[in-house]
Amino acid sequence: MSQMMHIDNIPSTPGKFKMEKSPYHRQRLYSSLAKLTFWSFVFIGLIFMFFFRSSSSSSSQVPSDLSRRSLRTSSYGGPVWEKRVKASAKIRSRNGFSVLVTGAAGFVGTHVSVALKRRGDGVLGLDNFNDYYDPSLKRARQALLERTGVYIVEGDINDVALLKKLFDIVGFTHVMHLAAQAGVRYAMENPSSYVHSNIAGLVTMLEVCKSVNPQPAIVWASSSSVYGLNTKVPFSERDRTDQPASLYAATKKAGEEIAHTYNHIYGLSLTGLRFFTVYGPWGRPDMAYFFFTRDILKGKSIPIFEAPNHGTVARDFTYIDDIVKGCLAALDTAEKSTGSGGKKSGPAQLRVYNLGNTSPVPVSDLVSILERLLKVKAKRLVMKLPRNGDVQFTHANISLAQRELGYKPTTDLQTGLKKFVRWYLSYYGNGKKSAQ
Ligand SMILES: O=C(O)[C@H]1O[C@H](OP(=O)(O)OP(=O)(O)OC[C@H]2O[C@@H](n3ccc(=O)[nH]c3=O)[C@H](O)[C@@H]2O)[C@H](O)[C@@H](O)[C@@H]1O
Repeated sequence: MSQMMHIDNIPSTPGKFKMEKSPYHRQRLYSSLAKLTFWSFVFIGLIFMFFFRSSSSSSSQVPSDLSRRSLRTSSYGGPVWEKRVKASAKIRSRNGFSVLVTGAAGFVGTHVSVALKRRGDGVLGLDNFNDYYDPSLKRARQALLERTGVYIVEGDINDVALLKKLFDIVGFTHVMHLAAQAGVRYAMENPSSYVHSNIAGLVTMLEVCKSVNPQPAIVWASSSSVYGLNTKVPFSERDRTDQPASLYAATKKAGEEIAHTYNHIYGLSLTGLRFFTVYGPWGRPDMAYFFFTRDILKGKSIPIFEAPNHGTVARDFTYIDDIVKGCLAALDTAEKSTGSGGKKSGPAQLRVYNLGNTSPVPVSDLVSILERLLKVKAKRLVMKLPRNGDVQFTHANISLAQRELGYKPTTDLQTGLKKFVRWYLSYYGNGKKSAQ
């Protein structure tokens, strides 16, 4: 072999290599051919296995590297299941919508689903019930939705076959896409979960939406975090959003660019909503107001971040009911998508709105309000804002949403937290059962 590889034996023109025909060489040739055939089979076999595995996993399974955030594979189908899907998505009011709400067992998803259902729209939920935070809270929200007549299909937004099946059964007029990997700080612990849900999942959803007929209009959750290191306040939709401070923010910003592409090529009507630190009853236990409440009640110390030189860290906390009104207004004003069969027939609507409260509150004030409402003094542990994605402040300019959606937040932090605390105490009991 080494002889054959000698520089003199390399043909000048490929394919014109003349072999010697001695018996010795013939024998070597046969054994080489046998080896080549054997290894070719092994190689082809490996390729086949790879494709088989990746094609079966792309439709219904999820990557195994999503540590700490276990996902179930979905099981669906059958006439009983289809009947439930249809019943849930059935429109009950004149000119009502049929809306697929992804992330329906999530905080915003639950509230939006209830509001849509109550006004007579058909609503079908989709959620993968991952364990990023206590799944029993998601199950409790699911039970609440069931009582309202909303069925949640258990599955992942990356499951193309499931999404197609849902669109086969129901001609959704709208998709409220809220399924995402949320949380700013967790992005350093589990970056791939953000790529999986906020990038791959969004693309999968848009791929399916662009190919169904008629295409739905899509409203989806972006984030105030896209403003990143922007220092111009209040944040306006026209401000730069190219300096994200966390991978989470980067995936949401990427989502906005992806939305532009699908709008441009396929005529999908797309509206991104930049939510500003949404809080309220049935909220997310990974958010500060929620775990501060839990830890104040437990007598545990709470870390309060401050910026360099004792600078204030503040958020434009926005109450859930105001956000729900913004979401419904976005759906109501969404124009139809213009494409069919994967081609657009004209320009389609592409929008981005800030949904904030317009009044940033320092985190230390948030804690003072909680202390008053809980009647417990917090053990404050003031510490430097860690460099793990948090920005120092957020502040929304909402004039665009006000003008075009009629969006007008009406709940201040004090009032909203009062409602949250009332819910928290009734849900977890006063310290007896507590959030994880
Ligand atoms: O508005 C948004 O776009 C984002 O709002 C929240 O992100 P964040 O504002 O960071 O909300 P929290 O994690 O609840 O933090 C609220 C405030 O408390 C501060 N904080 C947080 C944690 C902590 O231990 N101590 C502390 O002082 C944070 O720096 C921040 O100023 C959500 O978690 C994101 O999913 C959402 O996209």
